Order: sequence, then structure tokens, then C-alpha cells
Amino acid sequence: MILELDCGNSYIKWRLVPPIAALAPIDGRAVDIGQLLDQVDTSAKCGLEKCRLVSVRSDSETDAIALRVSSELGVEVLRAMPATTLGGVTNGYLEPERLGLDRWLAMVAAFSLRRRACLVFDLGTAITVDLIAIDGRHLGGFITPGIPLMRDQLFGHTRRIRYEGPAESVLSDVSPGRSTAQAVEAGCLLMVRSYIGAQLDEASARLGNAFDVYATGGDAALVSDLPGVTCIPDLVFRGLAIACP
Ligand SMILES: Nc1ncnc2c1ncn2[C@@H]1O[C@H](COP(=O)(O)OP(=O)(O)O)[C@@H](O)[C@H]1O
Ligand SMILES: CC(C)(COP(=O)(O)O)[C@@H](O)C(=O)NCCC(=O)O
Ligand SMILES: [K+]
Repeated sequence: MILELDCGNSYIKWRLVPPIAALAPIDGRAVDIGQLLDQVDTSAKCGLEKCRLVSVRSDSETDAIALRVSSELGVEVLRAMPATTLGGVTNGYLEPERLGLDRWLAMVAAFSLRRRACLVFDLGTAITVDLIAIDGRHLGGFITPGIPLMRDQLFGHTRRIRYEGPAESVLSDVSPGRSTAQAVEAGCLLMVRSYIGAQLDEASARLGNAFDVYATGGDAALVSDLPGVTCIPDLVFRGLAIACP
């Protein structure tokens, strides 16, 4: 078994990849290392071969996660590191080490699928958009708040926008809200979908007409029905396996 960890700002996504490709991985999400070890401990201890880790958390928190995994699960931890090129993709940042490693790995995995121009959306705490040309050049990207941050800003800066975790029915409904929860959720959802739509419309000017579109991250399903979008929930993990074979 290989333990894979994708440490985002809100959640540490984890999965245990069995040595036989035919078996499905076991996966989960935790808010911190303590919860992560509670979740994977019993199933993981037997037969763990190694751990692959990518993190956009601070260096100190990432070091602490890696240390606890190696000491408590007794495995070597391979960490994805910044790079200027990988898998035919060239990092487009002026300071390549500042590009979020989750973005980088998602791009490397996306380009590896068909080696064509692509547009990559990652909808998590933040929403990121990255453009890769047909020759693998990363043309740069965009960062905006994601749905959880939009919601939090309204909660944090108003007195009367207050509601408990919205009902499932509210989350995908974009009709005009007749409650606070519905008004906020529908408004944020429309913002995200319009923004992704605008990115799709504008990408052909930079990538030409033949490009692939991939969406990943916890909120990717919110845009998976937009034209041409392919949802790949494990895109970052796929890139992690390329970075840390
Ligand atoms: N089972 C789930 N538990 C928590 N959040 C989920 C779940 N499924 C989807 N989400 C969505 O995923 C988002 C977080 O996405 P994620 O990609 O994990 O973020 P990050 O990488 O920034 O930690 C949340 O805003 C939430 O809407
Ligand atoms: C943009 C991000 C905050 C996205 O993080 P996430 O939403 O996946 O938690 C992360 O990729 C990051 O911290 N990047 C560093 C800044 C940059 O990419 O320019
Ligand atoms: K993200």
C-alpha cells in the first residue's frame, strides 16, 4: 500500500493505493494530522510501503505532518517539491517555487493525459485556473476565493447573514433566493459558474480551439456540467505519483 496525502488549506485528502491496480483505493479527508492518523491508522499500519505528500500548508505545518506520518506509521515520506519542468510541463511563474504545488501537480497530470493544450480548474478553498499550451508551457493562471471563502466573508462582515449548514437542495439551486441561505448559496454558485464560463470563453484566445478542460477539487462537481469540462477528482494525486514515483 502507498499512502498519498494532498494537504490543502481546508482538508488533508488521503488515499491508500493498493499494490494491485485492479483494487480500488480507500480514501478520506481530515482537517488535520491528528484526525488523519485516527482515520488511517488501523488499516494502514500493515503493509505500508511509503507515503507521498503534497502540501500548500506552511512549511512548519507540512514538516510536522511529514514527521508524524513517518514516526507513527513508520514509513518514508516522499514530498513533492517545486520544479521548473516535469512531465513535459514548464512552470510559467517568474519565481517557479511560488506556484502552489497542488496547481503544479494538477497541471502535470492533466497534460500527461493527452499532451494537448489544457485548462485546469481546481475548486477548493480557493479557485485556481491554469493554462497550458500544446507544447507544455504553463502560460500562468488565476486565483480567486472559492465557495467556502465567499460564504465566510459574508458571515464575517455582516450582522444578519446567519444560517446553519444549508440543506442539500439549496446547494445546487440557482433560482432567486427566498431565504438567506438560498440567496447566498445561489448567488455564490452563480458567481462561480459565470466565472468558469468566462474562463472557458476566453481560453481559446490563448490556447486555440483544440484544448481539453479538467476540473478537480472538492467543489468541482458544481461546474462539471459546463460544456467540455471533464471532472477528475484525483488529478492532484495523479500528478503526485508522477512527481514522486
Ligand atoms: N465530503 C466532503 N466534506 C467536506 N467538504 C466537501 C466534501 N465534498 C465536497 N466538499 C467541498 O470541498 C470544498 C473543499 O475542497 P478541497 O479541494 O478539499 O479544498 P482544499 O484543497 O483547499 O483543502 C468544500 O468547500 C466543500 O464544499
Ligand atoms: C492558490 C492556493 C491557495 C490554492 O489552495 P487550495 O484552495 O487548494 O487549498 C495554493 O495553490 C497556494 O497557496 N498557492 C501559492 C500561491 C500561488 O500559487 O501563486
Ligand atoms: K484549489
